[in-house]
Amino acid sequence: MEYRGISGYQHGSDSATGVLITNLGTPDAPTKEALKPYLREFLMDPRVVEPPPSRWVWRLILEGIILNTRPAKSAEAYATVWDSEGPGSPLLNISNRQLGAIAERLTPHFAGRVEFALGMRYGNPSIASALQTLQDKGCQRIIVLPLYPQYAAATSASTMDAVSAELQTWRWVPDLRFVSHYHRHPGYIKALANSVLDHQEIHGKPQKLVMSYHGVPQRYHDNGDPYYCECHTTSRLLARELGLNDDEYMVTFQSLFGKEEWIKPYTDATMKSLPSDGIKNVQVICPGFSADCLETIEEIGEENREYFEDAGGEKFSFIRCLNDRADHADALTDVLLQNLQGWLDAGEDEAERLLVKTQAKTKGCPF
Ligand SMILES: C=CC1=C(C)c2cc3[nH]c(cc4nc(cc5[nH]c(cc1n2)c(C)c5CCC(=O)O)C(CCC(=O)O)=C4C)c(C)c3C=C
Ligand SMILES: [Fe+2]
Ligand SMILES: [Fe+2]
Repeated sequence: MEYRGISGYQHGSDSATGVLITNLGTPDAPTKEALKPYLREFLMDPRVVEPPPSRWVWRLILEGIILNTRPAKSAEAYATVWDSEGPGSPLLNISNRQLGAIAERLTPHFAGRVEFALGMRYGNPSIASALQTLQDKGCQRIIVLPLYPQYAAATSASTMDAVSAELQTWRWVPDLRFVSHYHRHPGYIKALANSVLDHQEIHGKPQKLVMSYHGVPQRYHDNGDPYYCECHTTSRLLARELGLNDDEYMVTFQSLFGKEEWIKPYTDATMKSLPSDGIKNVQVICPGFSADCLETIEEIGEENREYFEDAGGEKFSFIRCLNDRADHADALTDVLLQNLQGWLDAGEDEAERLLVKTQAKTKGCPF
């Protein structure tokens, strides 16, 4: 195998720092043709579906049943959220804006050169292509920030798998830093609280604030995944920031997939039962999603609203994700700065290296 080098690399060239922002990903279009390869890539990831009993049995179920039915259904849902601007996927459009806002804030902190790229774990732009862009720009130090506040093997670890799979093909592996979570970062908690207060300025206070997170199978939790606990930690910190009592908020889990038991309580079952418990005015926030996407706009904003209203609920509102809010970009920049210690002044190292290089040249070595 030929390992990938920096294109047109000149020995002794300056190096840069690369910031790679990632998220889950999205199909190229809201059509069943685009959904099929996207879902195949997603659902064949063993970090997402840890299959009992064998990978081959799962492949048969996936190819024989799921990929013949789900793409059309999912495409219909995606079509309801697709934007007319940019690539169309809300998740991708928002991620591009988040990248721009982070780049604007972070660049002034660097003495040397810093480059930015966005990569999606599934679909496009891929993590491999984003890493290659950074490599082509001469990045010999790369920090990866997946925009998943809470760690889950299905998301954070899967991203690390994709990063390391790409780096295995490189000749010169960069210095690498990986932020696996930021679920209790004060700036993140404060931005969530601000988003609730901004929303309540218009919609008033609810009887209950429902904090809905993407679920994972209960089995993953039983096997030691910290995701459930990190969701609860974020929730407790957010409730404390808002001054909420225990009975003024609750934590639920959404987006179930398949037939096995997932971590509970389920968001949809909760929405169906709250009105009969006398809770008829709720607001829903999704702190685990850094950007609005199918799972928030359609599943919470439409599907769960309907469950709640059909069960007798009177007032339901959905608090948008942090997206490209300025306080969110500030928080993410701070997460990066905390994890970039020692690299921020890399430009000065470069200057020193150049000096050494000049001296070394006289001895016939380009470094
Ligand atoms: C076993 C299946 C799944 C697990 C485990 C899972 C975990 C998980 N997912 C997110 C975030 C997102 N998921 C999104 C979509 C989505 N998720 C699954 C399945 C599992 N997710 C499917 C099949 C889909 C596709 C949509 C569909 O067909 O219903 C998205 C939205 C993407 C978009 O483009 O809008 C996000 C974001 C997290 C955080 C997580 C574990 C913690
Ligand atoms: Fe998911
Ligand atoms: Fe969903």
